[in-house]
Parts: sequence; C-alpha cells; structure tokens
Amino acid sequence: MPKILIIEDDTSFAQMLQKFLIKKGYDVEIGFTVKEGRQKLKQTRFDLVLTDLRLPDAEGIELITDIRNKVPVIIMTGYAEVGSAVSAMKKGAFDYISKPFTTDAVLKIIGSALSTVDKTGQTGNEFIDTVKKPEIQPKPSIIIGSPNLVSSASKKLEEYIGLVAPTDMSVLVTGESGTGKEVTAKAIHDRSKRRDRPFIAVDCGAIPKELASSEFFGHLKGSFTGAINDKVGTFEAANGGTLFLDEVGNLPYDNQIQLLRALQERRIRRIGSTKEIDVDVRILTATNEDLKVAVKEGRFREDLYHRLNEFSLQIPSLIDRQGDLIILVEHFLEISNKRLNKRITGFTKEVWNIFESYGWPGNIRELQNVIQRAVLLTGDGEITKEALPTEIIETPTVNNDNGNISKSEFEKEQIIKALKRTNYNKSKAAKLLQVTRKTLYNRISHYDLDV
Ligand SMILES: Nc1ncnc2c1ncn2[C@@H]1O[C@H](COP(=O)(O)OP(=O)(O)OP(=O)(O)O)[C@@H](O)[C@H]1O
Repeated sequence: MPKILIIEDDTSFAQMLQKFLIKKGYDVEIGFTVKEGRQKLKQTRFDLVLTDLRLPDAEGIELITDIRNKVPVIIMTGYAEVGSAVSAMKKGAFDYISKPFTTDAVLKIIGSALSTVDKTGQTGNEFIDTVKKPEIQPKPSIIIGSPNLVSSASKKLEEYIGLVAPTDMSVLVTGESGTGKEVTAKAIHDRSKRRDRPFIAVDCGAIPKELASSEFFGHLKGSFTGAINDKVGTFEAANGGTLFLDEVGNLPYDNQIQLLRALQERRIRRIGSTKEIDVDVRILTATNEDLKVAVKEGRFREDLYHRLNEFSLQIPSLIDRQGDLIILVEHFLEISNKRLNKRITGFTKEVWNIFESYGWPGNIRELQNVIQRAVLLTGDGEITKEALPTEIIETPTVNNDNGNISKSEFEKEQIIKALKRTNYNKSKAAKLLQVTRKTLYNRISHYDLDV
C-alpha cells in the first residue's frame, strides 16, 4: 500500500484529503508544519509527499530540496501562488495542483507521480529539465476556480468569459436566480483591462422610479426635495471601470430612455447641474427574466435591449452542471468550516446521494446555504442527513408504470412540486423526478394539469 505524507496547516482540509485517500487504498499520514513533515520523513519511508506551499514555519518548497530524487513531491497551491508553484517545479517538485481540486484530479496526479518511482526508489525527477513546465493558468474568473469545474456547460461558460472579458462589449448575463450572474459579471471585470478601476453593482429592482436618475447620474444639493447633499451617481462612480446593472428588466420604462441616452452619448449631467461629465463605463447587465418577452410585451425598450446585449452569456442552472457538484460542495464545505471555525470532514454517502438527486431550484446560492447550515448544525465528523433541511430530503418521485389509484394523489403532488421547483421547466422537472420527458408529459396530461 503506497504511503503518502500530506503536509498542510489547514487541518480540516488535510483530514478530508487523508480520509478520501485512505478510502482509495493509500496509507496516509499528516504533518501540519514543515518541521513535523521533516520528522515524519526521517521516521518513515513515504512514497509520495503532498505539501501545501505556505506553511506556518516555512515554505513547503524547502522540503523539495531535502527530499528530491528520493520521494516525488506534489505542491498544493492556491491560484495566487501559481508562480511559486512553477519555481517549485524547477526545484524538482513532480507537479503542482491548484486548490480547490477535484478528487479525480488529485487521484490522477498521485497516480502519475507514483508511476515515476522506479524499483530503486528513485523518482524520475533527476531529469527535471525534461519535466513539462505547466502553463501559467489565468486568474480564475469564477471564485471557486472554474478551470476545476468539469461540466461541459461550465467549460463553455469559462471559454466565453475568457473571450469577451478583454473586449469592451456590453454583456447581458442571463440565468436563474442564484446561478452566479453577479459572480460572472465580476469575473468579466476582473479579467478586463478595467480591472484596476471600480466595479459598481446596482440592483435596478431596488431603485424607486423617481430616484433612478439621481442614482445613475447623481445630483446637486437642493436640486429636489430630499437632495440634502451633493451625490455622485453610479455612472460617475464607475468611470473608467464597469457598471453592473442587476435585474435590469425591472428598470422602469421611463428610466430606460435616460440610461440609453447616457450610454450613447457617453456623457452625463448631475440633476441640478449644467456641467456635462464624460464617462467611460463598460456596462454589464443581468436578468433572470426573458428580456425578449419583455420587449415583445412593451415593458422593455428594444433599442436598449440591443445596446445591452452586444454579447449574451447564459449561466447554466445547477441541475445542468451536475458534474461540478462535488467541487462546489467541497468548496463550500471549506469556506463554511473556516467561517464557522469548524472541522467538518465531509458528508455521508446518503447525503451525497441526496445532493445528487435534488433539483437545486435555488442553484448555487441554495447549495451554499444548505452546506453552511449543515456545517453549523454538525458537531464534528461527517455531515449526515439529519443536518439537511427537510425539503431537500423529500425528493419527489414518480412511478414509471401506470401507477394505481391510491398512489395517484401523491404522484400528482410530486409532479407539481417538481415543476414548481424547476420554474416549470419540464426537462428539469423530468430529470428531478428521474423519468423521461415523455413520461412526464404523459403524466401531466393524465392528471390534466394546467402547466
Ligand atoms: N462559480 C461559483 N463559485 C462559487 N460561488 C458561487 C459561484 N456562483 C455563484 N456563487 C455563489 O452563489 C451565490 C449567488 O451568486 P450570484 O449572486 O452571483 O447569483 P445571481 O445569479 O446573480 O443571483 P440573483 O439572480 O438572485 O441575483 C453567491 O453567494 C455566490 O458567491
């Protein structure tokens, strides 16, 4: 059984990784500091070392100099430290892996590191110049490090963000509530040449109609009742940077024309002032309603819609990026542990099954909340089903057969529940109910449901 030494000061992360690797058949020990690591390396013969880069007493890189050519070393690193990870490779580390990582990714890298250990116990690292140098990865656009997200929907999103971010195009971000529209807008800003200038987010749904122009363009003291001080509007505040208009569909019709004018003229005037101010602002917007429908119904100006929608990005619902679930769950567990000062190690198999079969109508936000709540309710060890809210445990189910009379009311209720949870999206509801779309349609017509 290969012996692995993990050197990591984040105890809960180290324990989680240890547990996982033990399950996968490795013999794993943990050291929390470089000193402890060195001691363990003196006492025991390890086949592989997985070390964090920054440890409380020294840099993990120091160990490489001690043990290179004896044991392969894999560096675990945060994104900001990729540069240091590359120097660690030059010093002889076998490879590096960016945190947070998927379980698959860590198993793969461990497998290839162990396969380089020859029968004499020497690693392939003597010829370090031939080790392929990793490409410096771009700063992750989405908090948790989208290069680690594995679903094809996330990969496509990542690709589009990478393409549109460096341009000055207006981007309309659409998606259900909680999918990460604001996070995406921020990622676009962070990857643009405006990244060192302000990113100002405005919730258009929260601005009263009468105050919208003052909010966007600012005002001078005394220019209207209630204007007790001069106010800088969001356009001026975001000058040189990015203005993110959330829930743009809620912007009152009268204010839409003012917004369009400011965008076309690239110039604004504070209310009560005659001075025109040039503004250079990139506009990103988000909505969870279909703006094309709003345009058709006359609630949203078509000219503004086209001005805002030079490029559109559709953020997938969580149910359509199931492949990312593990990495998102692990990410939120780590964050919640830190925030609540806990050391929860993971989730029982039953909890994983529930996570995988639930529909997540509130998307990533709901997942984050469920995990945070569960971490709070759990003393230590693994999170069990009891720490989950009841609505996520009671996953609706539908019979594939014709059902019988006694079951029908229950089944009808479950179908309605699933449709509500998925915002009446039949494909998602069918997935949630674990039946085909055809079966769902049959059941809907069988029960004569008006959906
Ligand atoms: N890729 C991601 N990685 C980590 N956290 C994420 C990610 N996407 C979303 N979140 C988290 O989920 C929550 C919701 O994200 P965000 O506010 O961006 O969603 P939204 O689509 O704008 O929601 P709403 O439409 O309700 O405003 C936030 O707490 C955010 O940190």
